[in-house]
Amino acid sequence: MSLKDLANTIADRANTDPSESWTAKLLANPDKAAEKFGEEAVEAIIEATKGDKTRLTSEAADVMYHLLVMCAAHGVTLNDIEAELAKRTNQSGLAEKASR
Ligand SMILES: N=c1c2ncn([C@@H]3O[C@H](COP(=O)(O)OP(=O)(O)OP(=O)(O)O)[C@@H](O)[C@H]3O)c2ncn1[C@@H]1O[C@H](COP(=O)(O)O)[C@@H](O)[C@H]1O
Repeated sequence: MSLKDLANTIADRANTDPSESWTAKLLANPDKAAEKFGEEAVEAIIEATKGDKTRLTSEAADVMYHLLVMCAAHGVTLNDIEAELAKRTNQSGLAEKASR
């Protein structure tokens, strides 16, 4: 599934009963969405340090899903994130850090 399709599914769940959807449950509780994102990020870090590619892939998917849900809970869309990334296209990370 593409991130675009996932983001669209997440947006659709805003109109779903929280008892029928994990996404709807998190969208109704932005602090819980943030907490879950943090948990999944830590789980991904642990798998990265262990060097297990399969487990890291699974945790990375959890992280991306929960990041999009957390952002959606605050009205930030995948389009917003892509626009921010686009602004950075012509600037290297090292050059940006040096300019601060
Ligand atoms: N990609 C996901 C996705 N990734 C993870 N999760 C759920 O996130 C929850 C994570 O909670 P837990 O902490 O209990 O899970 P965990 O981290 O594996 O728990 P531990 O094993 O670490 O204790 C689980 O219920 C997972 O099923 C997801 N739930 C939904 N989606 C996508 O969202 C769509 C809509 O889902 P619903 O909103 O549930 O209809 C789905 O079709 C998927 O495309």
